[in-house]
Amino acid sequence: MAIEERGNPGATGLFNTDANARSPVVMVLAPPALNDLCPATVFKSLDCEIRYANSIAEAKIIAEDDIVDIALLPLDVNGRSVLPLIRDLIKRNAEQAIIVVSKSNQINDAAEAMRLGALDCIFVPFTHNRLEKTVSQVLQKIGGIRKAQDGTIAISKPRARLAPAHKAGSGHAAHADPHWIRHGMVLSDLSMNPVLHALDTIASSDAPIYIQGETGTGKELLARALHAESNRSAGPFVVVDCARLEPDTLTHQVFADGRNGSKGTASTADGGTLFLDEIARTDLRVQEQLMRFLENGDIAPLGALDAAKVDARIICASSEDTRAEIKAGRLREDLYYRLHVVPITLPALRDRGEDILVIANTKLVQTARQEGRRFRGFTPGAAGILVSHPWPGNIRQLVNVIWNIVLHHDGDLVTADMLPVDLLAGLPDPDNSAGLQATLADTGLLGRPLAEIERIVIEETIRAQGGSIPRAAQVLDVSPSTIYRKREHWTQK
Ligand SMILES: Nc1ncnc2c1ncn2[C@@H]1O[C@H](COP(=O)(O)OP(=O)(O)OP(=O)(O)O)[C@@H](O)[C@H]1O
Repeated sequence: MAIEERGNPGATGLFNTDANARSPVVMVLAPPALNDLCPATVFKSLDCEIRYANSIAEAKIIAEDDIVDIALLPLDVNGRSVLPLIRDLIKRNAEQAIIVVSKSNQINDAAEAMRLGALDCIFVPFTHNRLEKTVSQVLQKIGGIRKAQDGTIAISKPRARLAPAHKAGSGHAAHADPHWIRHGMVLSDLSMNPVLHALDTIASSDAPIYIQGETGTGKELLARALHAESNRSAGPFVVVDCARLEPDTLTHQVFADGRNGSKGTASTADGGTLFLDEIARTDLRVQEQLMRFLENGDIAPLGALDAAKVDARIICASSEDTRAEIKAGRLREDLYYRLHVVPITLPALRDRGEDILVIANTKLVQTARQEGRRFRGFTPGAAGILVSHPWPGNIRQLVNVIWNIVLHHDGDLVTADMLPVDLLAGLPDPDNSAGLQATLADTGLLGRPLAEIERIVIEETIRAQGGSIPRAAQVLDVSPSTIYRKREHWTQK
């Protein structure tokens, strides 16, 4: 039967504002595979009470008998889908927060769970630290929503929880974005928390923002989202691509030109946002004028007496290594510090963990709908290749790969052989058993004891992932602790 552990009541500060204070109750549906990942210590450190359920039936009983604030649920238990349980729990108590635990090949079910009303999703393998952060964020969300509902505090822009399907009426919920998609940006990985934070807290300020990230990481999309969430959203969003303009043209095009009376692009951003892309590639004269503009909104030509003023918020982006540009004298240090009031760094796609598959799946479904195709997900083989690819062109490259697949193929799932050759180079096709057999025969693995093959495959995968056990574990769809355990066992032999 369910095990119960008690936390330290009242210390979270979210549920303890009155005399009837109680600790939040977390129910974990933890069949053996999840037990190690979700130890009681994690929940105790958040001062939660914990109830473990060993089966779907037990989870139902706990939810009926007790007040459960958060339910942490894997997407299947012994091959049985947990989606009906999620539907039941939300029907019974729409206030209960649900966190689903998904494997990388369960993206479709995870998306369905979010559509039903789950509040968050965490992908295996995950660390205790990550679990703690996810639960703590969900506690904050529900604490904030409850306080706002009680009228004790107002939360400016609570992230919308999707209406549960049974309340959604005509099925609009199916088309609404889950809370981890904002303005078309998928932000489900923890590495994107600073971006969510920026959207929630600083979008409405007029402080300049400096976005740094490799090409294709979504700098312009983020700049547009910050504009859309600002008080200037009704005003213009003006883009100046500094890398594409000749330095001479740039000075005249962006700022007022004393020679022909033109006011320059900056003036068209009046009342809105001016987005200067690849700022580190601008001529030093432009940078000087930009400094002046940032200091007093002045866009007059240098030396002119009449100052024309423009009221625009500045967002800059750069894919360069900013420090190196300053060192090389191509970027004014004072300008950098002036712009660096709010720096945001967008991680490369290869460092965005589960986001790779979430973005891939979201784009696949969208593109397939646009092009009249049926695709709704990836086979585990294809998903494994997507996760381990280094993506030098980041999200832009991923978007193009998906578009290409959708244009050339159709079906329910994208298989590994539909992926472009550069993604497949050097890899056996895991969805094609004949091809795989031929490749295995070449390696000499066929006919060797399974335990030996397992060791070779694990060690080779770790090597291919640059020595990273967590990444190798993700590719192999096991938890890092499994790999650590096996390696320890091998060294003891
Ligand atoms: N978080 C995201 N979720 C989904 N799609 C994204 C996300 N970020 C970017 N994209 C998509 O990736 C592509 C590239 O985005 P964007 O142009 O904003 O990148 P960038 O960093 O400004 O590129 P560059 O440095 O080359 O100008 C676009 O198609 C955009 O819609």
